[in-house]
Amino acid sequence: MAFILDTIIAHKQRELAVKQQAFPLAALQQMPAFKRTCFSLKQALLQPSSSGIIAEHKRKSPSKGYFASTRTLEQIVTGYAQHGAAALSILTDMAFFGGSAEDLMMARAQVSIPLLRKDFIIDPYQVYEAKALGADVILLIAECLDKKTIQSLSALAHELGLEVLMEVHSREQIDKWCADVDLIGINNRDLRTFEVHLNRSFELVPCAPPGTPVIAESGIHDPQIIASLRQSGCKGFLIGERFMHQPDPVEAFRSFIVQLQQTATHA
Ligand SMILES: O=P(O)(O)OC[C@@H](O)[C@@H](O)c1c[nH]c2ccccc12
Repeated sequence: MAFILDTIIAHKQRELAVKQQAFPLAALQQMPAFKRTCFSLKQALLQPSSSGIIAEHKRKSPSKGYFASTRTLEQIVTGYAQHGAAALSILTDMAFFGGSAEDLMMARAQVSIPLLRKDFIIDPYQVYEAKALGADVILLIAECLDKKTIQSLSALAHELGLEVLMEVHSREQIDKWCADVDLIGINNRDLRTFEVHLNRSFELVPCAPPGTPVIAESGIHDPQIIASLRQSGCKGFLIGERFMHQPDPVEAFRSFIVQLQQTATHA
């Protein structure tokens, strides 16, 4: 059986071919958000007062199916921002995560904090699209890109004023790809097997170049773990399911933040 990541990328290539025909690059460049000045996620995470939490809007996942939330995207993103999220991650992949370009546009219309476009970016078209939809940061996943593509997609992102979050799974990938990225994401979930190992963030954060904020991604359920991750050097914490699998993700987020503050006070 093919690994899910390979299936996702093959599907993305087909989807892109259709999209580029239907909505050419010139049309993206005409969209109002294309000209906006982006917010900096790097700067946001380096603020000492930042919660560091990047709360993710995710409708479903390949391993868990649809999440049960009864709230609308607008309610969720507004609530997350109001209760102290440092930034938001918006899944735009439709086939495997149930998101859409509209999700990102709707989020942009609601909040004034950095937005990460969470998708499987393999082509320059998607970088232009991220800017046109109102994103501030794009995700590049080391696991599914080669060196030349990473370099050219990063250069284009920077030209458009976007930041790049480089997602890695190993020390080798940090050494190879992360010398001059804006942000490093350590995914605790193996995108090939879906296994989650929180240890990965603890192990890899010391390998990151100094000055580049590191974000621990996936499988974070306990506010206590954030204090330890922070102590080991992580500046950001990307959290999706912990909130999205609750009927009311905003209330789940709010009480998580309260617990986080209590943990910090007692530390
Ligand atoms: O829902 P979780 O376990 O809190 O994880 C969020 C986020 O890290 C995860 O959705 C993710 C990390 N990297 C990705 C790449 C593509 C799709 C999804 C992801």
